[in-house]
Amino acid sequence: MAARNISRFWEWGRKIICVGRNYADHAKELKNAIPTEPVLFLKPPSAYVREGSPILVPLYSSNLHHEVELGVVIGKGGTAIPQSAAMEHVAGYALCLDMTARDIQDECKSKGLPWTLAKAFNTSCPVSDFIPKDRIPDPGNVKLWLKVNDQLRQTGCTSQMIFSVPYLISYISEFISLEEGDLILTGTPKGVSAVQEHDELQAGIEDVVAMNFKVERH
Ligand SMILES: CC(=O)CC(=O)C(=O)O
Ligand SMILES: [Mg+2]
Repeated sequence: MAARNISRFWEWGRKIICVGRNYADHAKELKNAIPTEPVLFLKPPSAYVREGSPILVPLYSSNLHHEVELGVVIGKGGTAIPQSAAMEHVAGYALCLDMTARDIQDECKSKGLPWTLAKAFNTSCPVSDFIPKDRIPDPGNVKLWLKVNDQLRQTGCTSQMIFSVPYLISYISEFISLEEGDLILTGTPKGVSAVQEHDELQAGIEDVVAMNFKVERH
């Protein structure tokens, strides 16, 4: 059997672990409390979508939001990884969108229900090409941006994150063992907003990667 290539991690069927409210400015814009511990949720591998295929608005949502995020690709699995060793488990990075059906999320929040249908639907995780680890020497200083139809909506730097990449790897792996090919979405900065059918999303990491996606309805 041919060896699997980590640079196509989205084909491996591994888990996507998402961190929410990791930027104080975004927590504030949605009137959420600033967390004292990471807020975690999951997306299935069927959430992945790559450039060339559209982001699909779920039939049940009329308020689909973009969230641009740094993704961390795990290269070596582990459980209860100490912070001091966390970066040894990173193979590289990807630029990611955590597409969110905000109306459904609000409804789930008000009923105390899980966010699954708001966060984990097909095409809810657009990803860029794999970014090898050496292209991002410091994951704590990565500048992210996102435009909708050429209008800048989100900018942020991972230096604003409440919980750093090594802290998140250590924290998550205490409860959920990490495996090679897993992806961690590290949360979004402020500026999230609604997208409509036919919109064009452009997003990037300054000097490293850029990607484009079209929004369509089912
Ligand atoms: C409120 C959220 O949707 C949390 C989230 O995903 C984030 O990135 O923050
Ligand atoms: Mg998010």
